[in-house]
Amino acid sequence: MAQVKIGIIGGSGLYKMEALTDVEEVQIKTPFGDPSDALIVGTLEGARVAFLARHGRNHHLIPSELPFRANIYAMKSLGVEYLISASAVGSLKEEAKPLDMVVPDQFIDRTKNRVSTFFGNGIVAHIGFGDPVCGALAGVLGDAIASLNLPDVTLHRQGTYVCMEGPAFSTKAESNLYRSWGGTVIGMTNLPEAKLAREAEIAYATLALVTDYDCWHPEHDSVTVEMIIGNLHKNASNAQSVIKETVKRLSQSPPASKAHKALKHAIFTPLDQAPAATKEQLSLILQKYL
Ligand SMILES: CSC[C@H]1O[C@H](OP(=O)(O)O)[C@H](O)[C@@H]1O
Ligand SMILES: Nc1ncnc2[nH]cnc12
Repeated sequence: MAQVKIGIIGGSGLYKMEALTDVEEVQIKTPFGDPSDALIVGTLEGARVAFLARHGRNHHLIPSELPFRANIYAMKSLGVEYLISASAVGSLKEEAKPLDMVVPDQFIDRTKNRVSTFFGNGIVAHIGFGDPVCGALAGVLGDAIASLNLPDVTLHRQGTYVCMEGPAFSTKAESNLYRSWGGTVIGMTNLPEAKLAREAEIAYATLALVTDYDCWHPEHDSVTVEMIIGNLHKNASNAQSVIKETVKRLSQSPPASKAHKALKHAIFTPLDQAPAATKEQLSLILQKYL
């Protein structure tokens, strides 16, 4: 199969990219198990892209069950260099209102049960994660959103995404704590993905689509799935337009990304002395360094 440079992971409400043509469904086996679903490879704005429904096309996986390593590995195996994540989030700030779009530049990790690294089993690497999203890709995404002038949507080009374990939503005390930490939005999925994408040297950025005010807001009811679903439909249609425009811009001028060299100074273990089985398991990710 021809290399696919752009990947899209669709979250809650975004289970399919409507505008894809010449579609192929690809079942990918990885050393880390099966991805959430088949990857859908198709053409969008003249570029081959790979789409994956994060929770499966029928939304059957809770955040703690997501096969994050298999998902990122599967994208890497197709040749993906830029990964756009679309995600539903709750807002932790008055100014980020439902239907708004946030392009986070920071994360806070509140997950407990996630495997967020490809390393271990004899190979140690510590990637830099001070800037957890690719600024170049986030810039293209932000410019694409701005260019569309979507009605009722304010773009926030920066923000901190708090990643909680779930699946229950936060308590008010937690929500207020995250606000006091400077959190902008809250979700349950993006931090492990961002870490693994960085380890796999894939540029990653998040299109965070606000569905609710979580539970802290005195004038809005606490978040419920019913409340989220109404906004998810509007957000999903906006997300389709944003992703299309982002892919167009990315394929016309793919930006340089520091993420593409993230492992250059990160691997501690001399690879010539590392266990063969682990080298084999990570060969796709380590190939430049072996
Ligand atoms: C359906 S509300 C909670 C659910 O939605 C978000 O998922 P995703 O990031 O895949 O859009 C959030 O993280 C929770 O998993
Ligand atoms: N309030 C919220 N908390 C966590 N994840 C969410 N996804 C959408 N809304 C959310």
